[in-house]
Amino acid sequence: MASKKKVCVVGSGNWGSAIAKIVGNNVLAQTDPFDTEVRMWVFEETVEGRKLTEIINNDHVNVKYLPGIQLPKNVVAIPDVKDAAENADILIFVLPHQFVRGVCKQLDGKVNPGAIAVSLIKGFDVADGGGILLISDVIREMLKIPCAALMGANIANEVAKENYCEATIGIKVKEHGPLLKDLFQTDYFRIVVCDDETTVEVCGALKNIVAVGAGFADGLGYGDNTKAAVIRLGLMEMIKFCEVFYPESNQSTFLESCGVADLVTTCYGGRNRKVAEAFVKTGKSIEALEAEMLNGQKLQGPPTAYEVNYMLKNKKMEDRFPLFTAIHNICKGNLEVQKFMDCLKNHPEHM
Ligand SMILES: NC(=O)C1=CN([C@@H]2O[C@H](COP(=O)(O)OP(=O)(O)OC[C@H]3O[C@@H](n4cnc5c(N)ncnc54)[C@H](O)[C@@H]3O)[C@@H](O)[C@H]2O)C=CC1
Ligand SMILES: O=C(CO)COP(=O)(O)O
Repeated sequence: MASKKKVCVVGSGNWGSAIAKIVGNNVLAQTDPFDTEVRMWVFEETVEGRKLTEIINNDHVNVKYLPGIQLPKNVVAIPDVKDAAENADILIFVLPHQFVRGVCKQLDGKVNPGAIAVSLIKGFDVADGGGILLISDVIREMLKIPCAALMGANIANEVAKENYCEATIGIKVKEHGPLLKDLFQTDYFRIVVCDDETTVEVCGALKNIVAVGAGFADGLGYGDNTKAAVIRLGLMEMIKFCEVFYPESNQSTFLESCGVADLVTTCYGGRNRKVAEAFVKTGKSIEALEAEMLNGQKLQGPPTAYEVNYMLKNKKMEDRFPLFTAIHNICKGNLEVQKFMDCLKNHPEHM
């Protein structure tokens, strides 16, 4: 008999904990082919005098990043990422994208060579030579294992409460699709598998930039029509970005949960929107508000806007993506937020 598939969740923030709940319950319900223990790497910290790993393993709640949600008892918190990932067959990467390289470095040479990875991480990595890499590329290149992407309209707190939603798995190695679908799908978390992995991942990264723009519009006091315009213009730039930089991209992927649906939910209910609105209303920096409002959770929109701008600037293409460019410049304090409306009014889509 083939040995059971061991699963490791690399990350334990807001989404990491919500997905550990799903995966923990799913492996218990499918002991063929999955091992019943799910190891979850926890970046150790002390919360009210106790180690977070100890709290999770004794009380089965991640009190800091997903309070009020019971985790299955078979989800075991482990503070050393090498121990957590040892012998795993499926590695679920779910941590803020700025930490991926550091974590993969620790895992270099330590993962099972037959393992597969799936990235739930939204963002890019800046590459030498003025370009950007997908996060799945970083994982593939550093760990030398295949890597799929799971993205979708998935505000973690809502998923953790088991409110119905959808997600998209983009995967190049087709035969791994059914296994990953079995691992993630539940009756309230419905999965579509497609082979356009790149577009799935690019959508997940770019929509966080647009959500920052939606927050600016909210902070400036405009209503839902203006926000709909930000969403539409943002979507047009997302599509153009794929056409220019990922020409193999399939436009129908934008209609999956990873595309329009994630864009909409994040522009209404996400952390990027919330902090961007407060940025306008308080005049404080994004960094200060992130620390003040998110209790250790991390924003992905502003760093992703930087990463995209790094490439656009190098390729002298900033003016072809004026929304992405303005959002980056506002986050960095190089453009007054009031000028955001000029960007919308003069968008090349209307010329
Ligand atoms: N929260 C959400 O609703 C959703 C998040 N995502 C994506 O999932 C990814 C992970 O997000 P979350 O789980 O929400 O994380 P989070 O925003 O809750 O981030 C906090 C996590 O980062 C860890 N951390 C802090 N410093 C670190 C360091 N130096 N090295 C490594 N880890 C460190 C913390 O221990 C904690 O686990 C992101 O790319 C996000 O865009 C995707 C869908 C939904
Ligand atoms: O990616 C998300 C929902 O799918 C969460 O977005 P925020 O990071 O803006 O909360």
